[in-house]
Amino acid sequence: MKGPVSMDVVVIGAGPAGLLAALRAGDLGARTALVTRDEFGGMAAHDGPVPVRTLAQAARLLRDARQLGRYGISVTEPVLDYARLLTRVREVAGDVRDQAALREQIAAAGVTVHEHAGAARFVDPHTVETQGGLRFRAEKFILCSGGVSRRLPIPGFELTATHSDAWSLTAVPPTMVVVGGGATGAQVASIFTAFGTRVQLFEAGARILATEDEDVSTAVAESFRQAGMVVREAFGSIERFERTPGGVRMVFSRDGVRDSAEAALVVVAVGWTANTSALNLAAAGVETDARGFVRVDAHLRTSAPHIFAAGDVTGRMMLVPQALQDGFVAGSNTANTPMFAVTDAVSPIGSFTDPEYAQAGLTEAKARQTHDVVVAVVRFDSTTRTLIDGRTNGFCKLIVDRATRTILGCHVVGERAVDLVQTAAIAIAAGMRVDELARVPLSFPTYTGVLGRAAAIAARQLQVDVDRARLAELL
Ligand SMILES: Cc1cc2nc3c(=O)[nH]c(=O)nc-3n(C[C@H](O)[C@H](O)[C@H](O)COP(=O)(O)OP(=O)(O)OC[C@H]3O[C@@H](n4cnc5c(N)ncnc54)[C@H](O)[C@@H]3O)c2cc1C
Ligand SMILES: NC(=O)c1ccc[n+]([C@@H]2O[C@H](COP(=O)([O-])OP(=O)(O)OC[C@H]3O[C@@H](n4cnc5c(N)ncnc54)[C@H](O)[C@@H]3O)[C@@H](O)[C@H]2O)c1
Repeated sequence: MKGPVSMDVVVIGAGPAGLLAALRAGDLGARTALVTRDEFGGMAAHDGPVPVRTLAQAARLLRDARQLGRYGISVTEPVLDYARLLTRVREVAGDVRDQAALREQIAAAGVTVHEHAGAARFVDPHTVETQGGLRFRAEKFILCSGGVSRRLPIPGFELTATHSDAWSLTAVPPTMVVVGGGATGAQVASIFTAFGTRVQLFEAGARILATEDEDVSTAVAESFRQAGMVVREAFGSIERFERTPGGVRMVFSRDGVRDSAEAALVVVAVGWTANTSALNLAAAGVETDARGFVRVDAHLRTSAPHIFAAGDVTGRMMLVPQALQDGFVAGSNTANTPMFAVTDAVSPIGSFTDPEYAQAGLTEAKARQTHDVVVAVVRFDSTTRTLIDGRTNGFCKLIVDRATRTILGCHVVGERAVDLVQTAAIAIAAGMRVDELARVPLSFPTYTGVLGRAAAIAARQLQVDVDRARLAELL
């Protein structure tokens, strides 16, 4: 091990949070080192959204190819070559990495980047060393080590897989049990159903996608079932996993009744927990909360005043835009300037399942707890663009405060849901009234136009005279 390199700021982890944190600290003039176990980009680039969404794109292409006959185009039945798809996944991850403008900016800010450094761990509150033999002494640190898939203390758990194992499969498994109906589980289940796997999705709670609007959970579960997936909500609790000749059996029980499900592969996606096991946080005096995430205040300062944390490791909203924002805030706050606080800005969330789903703002149930609301719903089987594209499964729901006419929430299931919701998020962030949104002449025929139509319906319910509202409703 070499003697310690002296820095002002050391950032641990080069995912979105770490990249922004290092960039910001470097921009503010701190001698900054960015140290990461693996590659630049972190889980987001190599194991999360980028590769998973590439698989989702393949699933979408398969679906689109199967629809060609409806439009008079003859082709033979599409056949998936999974190995070639994985080559494409690696190609995309490489392209994203090569195009990453942040790498140049970080270099220009004078940050030294140590990739493949091995896991970093604290030796004392101001010193870290990495498995690769690097040693740093610094005034300040920013922890950006992300998260890991939560494990279940259940016999036979070692027989199960996580979404990451998709990258080492050589072929699409014939059958799959997915445990956990959150964002990750739903995405894995949806993608492999499209690839031809017979999938059973097991959710312990009353409904899949529990943080979405209830109508969204219902619609997505129904579409999954129509696609041939078995969706079991409130299925009970798992007793054990055991090996079978063809794969793995999951034994579970509900109300004292034992049952089991078998598959070639069992994928567990029951949540995300902080990746701190290698860091030796005790040596630095950094505390974690009851869920194991690094405890931070509004300035992203940990219990050790010279150490900050950003991104998934803090267990707040675990998404790329939030990780980037956290990184900016933590990087800024390492400088001795007035401290930035993290804010709860409106955060559009969505996923590339089939059908897609997305949300911005409050769910209907949450909005009703504190507001008198008007709700407008436009079904995708009643709008022009969705009819043209043959994408009639889904809806757009807009929730509006009756007194102020401001938009409280937007929930969408169906084609381009994730993109559609971005416009709603902008309207919510801008504090727009629903009649103002209804007056914007959105292009025709478009998916975002469906939002305009929902706004028009809500405006009419509020008895606001909006000419354009009437026009939009005609389409
Ligand atoms: C399957 C899946 C799909 C997702 N899809 C989306 C999506 O569509 N949109 C979205 O916004 N978000 C999505 N997310 C969430 C998103 O990926 C995370 O919120 C984001 O990556 C968090 O960024 P981060 O910088 O905090 O951590 P990460 O991206 O996890 O990066 C952490 C880095 O720290 C390194 N590290 C860990 N420990 C150490 C150590 N001891 N020493 C040195 N380095 C260390 C790791 O190797 C890694 O490089 C998805 C997540 C998953 C699992
Ligand atoms: N936007 C996206 O496309 C996307 C995709 C994947 C992940 N993510 C992010 O990553 C984070 C983690 O996602 P996730 O899906 O891993 O976790 P999650 O916490 O969102 O969902 C876990 C699900 O597993 C269920 N569960 C818990 N214990 C169970 C058990 N013993 N048996 C069966 N079900 C059980 C929970 O009720 C929940 O529905 C999310 O908060 C999200 O922000 C985002």
